[in-house]
Amino acid sequence: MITNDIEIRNLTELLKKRNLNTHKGDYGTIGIIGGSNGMEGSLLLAARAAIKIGAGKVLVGFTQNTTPFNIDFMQPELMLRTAYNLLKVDDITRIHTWVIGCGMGKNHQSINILNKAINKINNQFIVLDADALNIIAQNNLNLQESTNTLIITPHPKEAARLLKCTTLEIQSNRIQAAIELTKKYNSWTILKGYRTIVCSPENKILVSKNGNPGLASAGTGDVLAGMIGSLLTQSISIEQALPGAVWLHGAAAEYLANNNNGPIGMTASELPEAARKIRNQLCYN
Ligand SMILES: NC(=O)C1=CN([C@@H]2O[C@H](COP(=O)(O)OP(=O)(O)OC[C@H]3O[C@@H](n4cnc5c(N)ncnc54)[C@H](O)[C@@H]3O)[C@@H](O)[C@H]2O)[C@@H](O)CC1
Ligand SMILES: Nc1ncnc2c1ncn2[C@@H]1O[C@H](COP(=O)(O)OP(=O)(O)O)[C@@H](O)[C@H]1O
Repeated sequence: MITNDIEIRNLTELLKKRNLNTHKGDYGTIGIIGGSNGMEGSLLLAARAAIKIGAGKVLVGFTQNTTPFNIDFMQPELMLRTAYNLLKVDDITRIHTWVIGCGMGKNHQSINILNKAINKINNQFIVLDADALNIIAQNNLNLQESTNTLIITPHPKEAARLLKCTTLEIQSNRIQAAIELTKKYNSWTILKGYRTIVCSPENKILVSKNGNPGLASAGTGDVLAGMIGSLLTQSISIEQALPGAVWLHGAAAEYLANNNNGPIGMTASELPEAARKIRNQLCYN
């Protein structure tokens, strides 16, 4: 099996300057679903990352009956709805890319929302993360028939749930695990953890060489999910958007550590601004 490292010099689509005559519609609309009761933060982390990495518009859908708050005062650009609202016709047709699962919960309502999303969204990108993956594993949901381009982003324990094996078995052959997940779910796979793997449907394998243990803290995966969706919705090709998000995420962690904000005590909330700095430096310096 040939594997290659993720290297920024190969990700030229991320490094382009913006046209001067442009508008927010050129940078896509993303819908992010999750944030059940008590895990609202998870959804906000993904959504804030998506806007800071350059998405045109970000709609946020809580898996709750009503929105727990109507505005994110730290990021008032975000448009907060319930997941049910986002999946109604008015919103669903204007969203190009979806991220589903961050803090979504696994109760009856969350399962119902995931089923609705999978069945109603057509011919779009859907990033499935965290509890969306746990629901899929628990309920043996079959994604083979989906008209969407699916991207699954398990950490090793979620991968083990999906493949019905142990975390140790996943970790003992990560590349094989990524290939099996890709086949089982007819998806792209990002198998997270030290040396994250990106596996394409043709089993082309890319391995991350950056990042640091500062990323081993709550919510950093939510930030990655938001970044992946954000690059996809900006019309960066999937071949570049997935390794691009993984690279930027790792580079942001390195930037924070180099500036004495980690690795110890680094927080997920700090990553999007660091990633934004890095992308702009690469594009404009
Ligand atoms: N602020 C929030 O509201 C947060 C909510 N979160 C949500 O909480 C829910 C539960 O997710 P969790 O991931 O915490 O719980 P899980 O039980 O799915 O996974 C956590 C466990 O997975 C194993 N694991 C993870 N990465 C590993 C690695 N690289 N190598 C070996 N073992 C590894 C470890 O045993 C770890 O304790 C998800 O919906 C998630 O989105 C989390 O994202 C954290 C932040
Ligand atoms: N030691 C490490 N080195 C590099 N990356 C790491 C390390 N530990 C964690 N990460 C990265 O941090 C993120 C953690 O995601 P995840 O486990 O889903 O966290 P959460 O569910 O809390 O958001 C992943 O992108 C993973 O690859």
